Amino acid sequence: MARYALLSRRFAAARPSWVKACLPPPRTRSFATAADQPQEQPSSSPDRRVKLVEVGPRDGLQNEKRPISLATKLDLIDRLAKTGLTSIEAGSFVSPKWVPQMDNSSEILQHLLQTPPSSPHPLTFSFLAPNLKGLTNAFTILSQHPNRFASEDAAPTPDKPALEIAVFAAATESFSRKNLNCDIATSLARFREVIQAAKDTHALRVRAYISVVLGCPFEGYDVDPHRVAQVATELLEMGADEIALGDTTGMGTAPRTKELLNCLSAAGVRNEDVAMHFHDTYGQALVNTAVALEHGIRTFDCSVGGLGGCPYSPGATGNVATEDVVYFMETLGMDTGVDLDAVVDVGDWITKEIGKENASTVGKAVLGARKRAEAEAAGAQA
Ligand SMILES: CC(C)(COP(=O)([O-])OP(=O)([O-])OC[C@H]1O[C@@H](n2cnc3c(N)ncnc32)[C@H](O)[C@@H]1OP(=O)([O-])[O-])[C@@H](O)C(=O)NCCC(=O)NCCSC(=O)C[C@@](C)(O)CC(=O)[O-]
Repeated sequence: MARYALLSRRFAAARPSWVKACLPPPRTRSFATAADQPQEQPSSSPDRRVKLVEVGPRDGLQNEKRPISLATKLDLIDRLAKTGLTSIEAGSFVSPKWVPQMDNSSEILQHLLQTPPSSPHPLTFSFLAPNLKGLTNAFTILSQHPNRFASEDAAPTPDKPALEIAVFAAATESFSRKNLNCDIATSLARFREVIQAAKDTHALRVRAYISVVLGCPFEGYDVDPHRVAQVATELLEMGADEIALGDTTGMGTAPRTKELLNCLSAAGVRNEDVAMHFHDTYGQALVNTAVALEHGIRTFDCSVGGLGGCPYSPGATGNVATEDVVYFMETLGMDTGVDLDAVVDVGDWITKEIGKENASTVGKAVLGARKRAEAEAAGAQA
């Protein structure tokens, strides 16, 4: 927390020269260079390592109108945990009147603590909590299983997952009111309480989303990157461990992604504390991912089968598909640790299970190639 103490005050003082301050950050080694010279860098090289946060079970499903059974949600998490994904957003402690699909998040958390999915890797599960009421609901389950999860200062193990709480702010007042029924200042005051309680009571890591950073369904394209940086620095000062920048509407473009990230760097926000959360509504998610990667960001959210869409962002479609991000990263020589074939299978299964079109281009291509190979093999045998 001390790392970001008073950053927002210094940042506010520097505001008049803000535009001039948006200089590109010092370049670290680019992903393109790393891909060109694979023999020089082992696959575990920190520069090539990318963390994917799978948000399918929460962001992917929250907007589905038909009820999805608890069994299907748990099955989805279980299958995802076997693909090499290590960080999974599993539910949301919000008001069931607002988001009914997330109503069984307590049962999900309970199940994950009692029977963690078998995985070769230690897992982290994340749950949204917009206020103390949501956090208290999560704590009720945690206090029943005090030794079943790893806190912030202990490494998770395969049978003791780490837990993370996520708060979610907005970069525009209109979106904040639609999503949280309050203005940004009020939401930040609530998040301060949530972050403090999450850390003080159970030493939990906290992720903080900022929605509509590259376009708002109510205020349009021109979201002020300076405002995003201000909200980000406030959340970091409160003790948030990571800022997830949400392109909720998918309106982000490559130049504006670059501008936004330059603004955050100039405000003193470190790349290692930033995650990108792209939606693919306008087909720009992978382009924007490349821009963020080039900037030095190494954490990206994605959703299997391209599931998703925010209930309070009319017209926004799914998150960028996990399959597409894994494939894209592999073509760049980056290391996600995720088995593409396995995640394609999960995307195929969950989209059929809930009766949605598979929105992953890569998923569909891999499934098509498999079918053709099977038909050729059958033809050769006949
Ligand atoms: C924040 C509130 C609760 C305020 O909602 P409110 O109506 O202003 O709150 P309230 O304090 O007046 O309470 C109203 C009722 O809700 C209950 N309540 C109050 N809080 C909770 C809670 N935590 N859990 C369960 N129940 C709760 C409370 O007890 C009361 O119940 P009643 O007395 O009427 O029976 C509401 O606006 C809400 O739940 N909003 C959630 C919206 C949401 O989940 N949006 C989607 C997630 S964000 C997202 O998807 C974007 C992201 C993160 O993916 C990134 C991106 O793409 O941008």
